[in-house]
Amino acid sequence: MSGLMAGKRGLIMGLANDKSLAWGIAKQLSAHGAELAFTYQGEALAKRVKPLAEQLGSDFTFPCDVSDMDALDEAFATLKARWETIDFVVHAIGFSDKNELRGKYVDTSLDNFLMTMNISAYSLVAVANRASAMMPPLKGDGTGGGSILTLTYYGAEKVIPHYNVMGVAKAALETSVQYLANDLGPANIRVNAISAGPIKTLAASGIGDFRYILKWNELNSPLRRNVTIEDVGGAGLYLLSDLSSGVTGETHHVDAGYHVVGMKQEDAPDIALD
Ligand SMILES: NC(=O)c1ccc[n+]([C@@H]2O[C@H](COP(=O)([O-])OP(=O)(O)OC[C@H]3O[C@@H](n4cnc5c(N)ncnc54)[C@H](O)[C@@H]3O)[C@@H](O)[C@H]2O)c1
Repeated sequence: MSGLMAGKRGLIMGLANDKSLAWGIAKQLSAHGAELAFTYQGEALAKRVKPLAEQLGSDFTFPCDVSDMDALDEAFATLKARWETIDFVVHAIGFSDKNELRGKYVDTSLDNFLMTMNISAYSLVAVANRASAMMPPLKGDGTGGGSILTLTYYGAEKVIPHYNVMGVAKAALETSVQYLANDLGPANIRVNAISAGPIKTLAASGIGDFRYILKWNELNSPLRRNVTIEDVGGAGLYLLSDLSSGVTGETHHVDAGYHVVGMKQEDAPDIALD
């Protein structure tokens, strides 16, 4: 493997298990020489996250619930106590009440709308605010700055059955990427999103008829397959490394090309909900 990320340190937020998109990205970063810290949402996840971090040579794990601003401050204080600076952050976090990830968007409750927007969209702003303060200042020779990456989904752009309020939150997240990129650009801090195709993870299992979405994408995407966390990891490595030094404010699709297709493929069979 290359030393593309050698000498770079960063924080991975949103690792739940070895199916997580964050795991696909973390593996690639580590293989290319990055040093990683990990947050986990609560103590229940610590027992899954710590052994995974160890596999990548990291003993630097600590809790962070992004809906709690004090917890976020504490997490970044923990990070800063050990590392003076960081070069990148991965924000792979989203949440909504699964009772509202089925049925109709028109039935969304105010409480769940606000919670979903808070955890799935605002948290990127809160993370970018604290992470950017820890990134090295831009120097005359062009060094300094950093890279921030979040994860989004096509349901922000087009209606996907059952994605509902999560689609609205992802639209806010993608627009936040643009505003954050503009605010932080003068400090050479880049902010980008990967719009990943559907992948079976813990979070995805909350979405109604997710198996149908998976099957539809497999049959109708240009590559005629679903993407893997390794596909997402490769794109994450690019966006977090200097290979993408001129790229910011971008939502980059890693979806086997699904977003360019306008209708069912001729060779795709009719499929039924099961
Ligand atoms: N799986 C897919 O099909 C898919 C597709 C496109 C985008 N995404 C996005 O990828 C990101 C990662 O999800 P995933 O699919 O890997 O599932 P996952 O369940 O492995 O990860 C979701 C993570 O969000 C964390 N989280 C939720 N609420 C939190 C809170 N209040 N504080 C801190 N952390 C919190 C969970 O602990 C978990 O680690 C999400 O933003 C998701 O919307 C997923």
